[in-house]
Amino acid sequence: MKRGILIGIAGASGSGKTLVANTIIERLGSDKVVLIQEDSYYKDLSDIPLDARAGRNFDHPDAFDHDLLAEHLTKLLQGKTVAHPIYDYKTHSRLKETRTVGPHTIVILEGILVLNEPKLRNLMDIRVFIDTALDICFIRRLQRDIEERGRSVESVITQYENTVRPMYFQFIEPSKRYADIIIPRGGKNLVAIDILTTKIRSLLLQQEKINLEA
Ligand SMILES: Nc1ncnc2c1ncn2[C@@H]1O[C@H](COP(=O)(O)OP(=O)(O)O)[C@@H](O)[C@H]1O
Ligand SMILES: O=c1ccn([C@@H]2O[C@H](COP(=O)(O)O)[C@@H](O)[C@H]2O)c(=O)[nH]1
Repeated sequence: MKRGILIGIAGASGSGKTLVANTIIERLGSDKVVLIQEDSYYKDLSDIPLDARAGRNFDHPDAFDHDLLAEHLTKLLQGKTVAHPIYDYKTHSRLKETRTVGPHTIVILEGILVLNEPKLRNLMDIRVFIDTALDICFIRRLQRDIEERGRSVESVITQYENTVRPMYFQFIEPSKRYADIIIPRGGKNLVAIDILTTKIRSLLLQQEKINLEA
């Protein structure tokens, strides 16, 4: 039986998905809410030489282990515990250790391709797309990847031209059609974040009541 609610948040890299998700979680202020990131479910590339890994296409659906992600989401929504993988962007591989994630009433899933993938989309109760201009996304990504993901300016630009931008137009942007809510400008659209938080809070109370009565 389904005991949880799944909110999916998609959008370009750097559009503000993580910021929107974390702002909602902060405002809800409840330990019944957990964030799951599609990025944690990148396939492990440790069997490939390190210098060859960086040139891979990380923006194609095949780069992700969506089967494992769908399995973990299904378990979490049924009130079960999962061993959530931990991904390292610097080595493009999974760490040996995992994070134990227990049941939560609200699961927020964020990632570039979560609306593109039917087996994820079909599990969602609310589908959100963050619609931020691509040039703004690129500037944010450039800053973040240099500061947090150990990249150079040249590597960010090359990756953007070769895979990030083309895959955005092939897979991410078309998935906007599946969204229930489209949030323009991203992370600091506080009106949209407030509306979504209010809706999620009401779903949380409703689902908690159902779970108590079950
Ligand atoms: N509206 C915004 N204004 C300013 N900075 C933002 C805004 N939205 C996101 N950011 C910043 O841009 C970077 C990328 O945002 P993030 O939420 O990580 O994007 P995503 O998860 O979609 O890749 C982060 O450093 C974040 O703090
Ligand atoms: O090893 C990796 C894995 C992923 N990426 C890039 O990350 C973004 C998705 O993460 P966001 O937090 O949504 O930005 C994706 O566009 C990949 O290109 C990577 O560079 N290396």
